[in-house]
Amino acid sequence: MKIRFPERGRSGRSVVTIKNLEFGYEDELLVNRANLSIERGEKIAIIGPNGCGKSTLLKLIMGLENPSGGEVLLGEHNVLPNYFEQNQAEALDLDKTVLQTVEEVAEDWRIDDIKGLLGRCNFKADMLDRKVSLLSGGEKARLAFCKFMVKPSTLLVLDEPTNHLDIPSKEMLEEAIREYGGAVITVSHDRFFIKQIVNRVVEVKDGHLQDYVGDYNYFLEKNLEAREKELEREAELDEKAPKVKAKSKMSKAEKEAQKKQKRQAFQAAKQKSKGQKNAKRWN
Ligand SMILES: Nc1ncnc2c1ncn2[C@@H]1O[C@H](COP(=O)(O)OP(=O)(O)OP(=O)(O)O)[C@@H](O)[C@H]1O
Repeated sequence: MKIRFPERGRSGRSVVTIKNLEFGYEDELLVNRANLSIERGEKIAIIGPNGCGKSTLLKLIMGLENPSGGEVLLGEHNVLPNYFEQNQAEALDLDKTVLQTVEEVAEDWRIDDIKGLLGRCNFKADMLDRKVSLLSGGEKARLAFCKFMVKPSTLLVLDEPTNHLDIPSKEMLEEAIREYGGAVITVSHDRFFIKQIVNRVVEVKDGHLQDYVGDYNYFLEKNLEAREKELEREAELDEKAPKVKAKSKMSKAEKEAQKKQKRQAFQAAKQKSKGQKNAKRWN
């Protein structure tokens, strides 16, 4: 059974327009005269360091925070957002059962398909009539995710959707997003997830929105700092990964030499990219 996000027709081409947007909590300016236009079919990752304002930007798009300057406009024709908040599970009605929770949002779903979706998310038949109040934290998170999956929309706004999901559910989400014809805006720390689904990356940096019209690899190609961090992350993961003796026949010296080679290759790429940048500057 293939799970798809139900689409309610097609939105117009223009989905979200952000114009000279300004917003901050207390003294801290999180968004500083930011501009961005999002069109139907675009799948965008919003990335940036912790606390830079990614979730806040989603709230501004959803009209849950009011800008102190500028504006966020949803397109005029048939833009129907479906928003997955980080604390979605906390908003579930504790008195409903598992099945009722999903059923009440799913407009065009047959009951067997709803049960199929719940089954894919690990809710066995004997859990369908269980009250939400009796579910564990993880179960509530998965149920909130199912509720989100069935709601009709033409725009998905996702805040860390893969948190608490197991691998099969993540794969189901990735596939459903790939098949979705509307626009998708997601905040996620899950690099693998982002790599699978996005065709545009927007980096929140010092309150501005830096736009990369390409997938995550394109973003890494263009952004030296991000590429450097990615290499560091990969190196850290390599270090943490359990060492399999039979495979690791390299001596310590050989490993050091390999690391040095990687560093040199990276420095060479950095120089090349600087050269290209400067060449552009002189043109
Ligand atoms: N309701 C609020 N009142 C005051 N400050 C807030 C509020 N919500 C968020 N903040 C602060 O605003 C900043 C940006 O928060 P936000 O959640 O948008 O960041 P983020 O980029 O999504 O972070 P993370 O990657 O850690 O989830 C943080 O410093 C946060 O503490």
